[in-house]
Formats: sequence, structure tokens, C-alpha cells
Amino acid sequence: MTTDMKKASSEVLANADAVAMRMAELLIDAIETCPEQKARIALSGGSTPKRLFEILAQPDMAKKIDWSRVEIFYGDERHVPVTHDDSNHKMAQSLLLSKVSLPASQIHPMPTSSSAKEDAATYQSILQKSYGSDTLEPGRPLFDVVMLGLGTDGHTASLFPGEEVLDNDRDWVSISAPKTAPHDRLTLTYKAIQSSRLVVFLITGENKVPMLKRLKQADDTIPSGRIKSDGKILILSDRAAAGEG
Ligand SMILES: O=C1O[C@H](COP(=O)(O)O)[C@@H](O)[C@H](O)[C@H]1O
Repeated sequence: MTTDMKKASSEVLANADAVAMRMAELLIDAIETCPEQKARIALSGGSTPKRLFEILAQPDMAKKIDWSRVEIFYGDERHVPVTHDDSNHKMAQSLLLSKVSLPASQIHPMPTSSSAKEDAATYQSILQKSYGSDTLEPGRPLFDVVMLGLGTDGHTASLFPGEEVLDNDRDWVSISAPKTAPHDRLTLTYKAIQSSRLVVFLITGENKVPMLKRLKQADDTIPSGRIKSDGKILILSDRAAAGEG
């Protein structure tokens, strides 16, 4: 089964906190029902997942998760040192990963210390090692959950409009050099994102109204509109992003 954006489900929740809580529930469920020993989860970057990370780090919530069954990956990363304020990993590490019982060996940040091209190839090898093969097999998804955001230009992960990576159907990880963003980036490709049990878009705030509308219409002229999953796709948004605020 392949799900494209035309077949995506959506839920509109009261506010950004409710979206984060719902995402936390989905993660708990995905970890509990993961058919393999460990659930591979790709975190999204940007500002939207911040609230989720804070919620998951709260002791009452953190104890609902068997962290020994979790492997953390990233959907994209700014090609900056991990100490940089724009680093997705820095944010996830400080708000969540440093606060729960998750061994460092189960956290896989995108490397950013060599050239972006070399770092993309290294991350692909890290994913292939975890998956146990360098070929994606039908019926055995790479990720249990891929979290995605939505940029006001329609990008998701670091799949930006006009970038070569949009046509890369060979690699799992690629470089992206958006002209509209301050740093080069590394990103999962469409192919890697598709190999998933569940893709969830987290979209909050009224500045996302026009793009969320296009995403729900499965507009394939924006990069997010071309996302597919071998499992399910869910768009979680708040009322403000849905234009109901
Ligand atoms: O999927 C993603 O979307 C965001 C958009 O970020 P936000 O700050 O509006 O939440 C993107 O830039 C991010 O890196 C990515 O993972």
C-alpha cells in the first residue's frame, strides 16, 4: 500500500499544545506496537516540535515510554556545528534527549563536521546499518514514524522548492542548498521518507494557513505535496493553521 497526500488523514486540534499532546500519544503507540525490537523515529526540525519535546521530557510522560526500544534519527539538519543555535539536534538534545533514559548509542544526529556531501553519505550508511540492508525492502519500513513540518514556502524536511534533491530517487539522504535559508542542509529524500509506517505533519500557527490549504489539496507543485508513505500519512494541525482560529 502506498499513501500519497490525496489519501492523507487530517485532524484539527484546538491549539499547539493539543497538537503536541496528540503527537506524543502517537509516538507512545508507535513504540508500543513496533513489530521490531526498536522503533526508528525521525524527528523533524524547525520550531514546531519544540513543545512536543518539552511535553515528552516531563517525568509523567517520559515514564510512559520504554526508551530502550527507541532509536532517534532526524528528517533533516542545518549543516552547522552541533553547538550552533540553529542545529535541530541541539534543540532536541537540550529539550528532550538529555532528559530521558535514552543511551547515546540510540541517538543518531546527522553529522555536520565534514563536507555536506560526505556527511549525507555518512548518515545514509548509519541508516543502512540500523536497517540492516542498503536496499529498502517492501513490507519492512525503514522508519516507524517520520515527523515532518511545513515551511511557509511549502518545504518539508529540507525538501525545498526548486532543489535538485526533489528529483533524487536514488539516495536515502542528500544535501540541499536552499537559497532562501541561511545554511546548507542535509535531508532525508522522498524515497527514505516513503519507507515508513507513519508520517505525521505537525503544523501550527496562522502563518501556515495558505500552505496547509495547498497541502490538504495534495498540491504536488509544492515539495510537501509530493510526500508518500508505505503506511499512513496524518496531518495534525491546530485551528490557527487550519484557518479556523
Ligand atoms: O519539516 C520541517 O519543516 C520545517 C518548518 O519549520 P517550522 O520552524 O515552521 O516548524 C523545517 O524547516 C524543518 O527543518 C523541517 O524538519
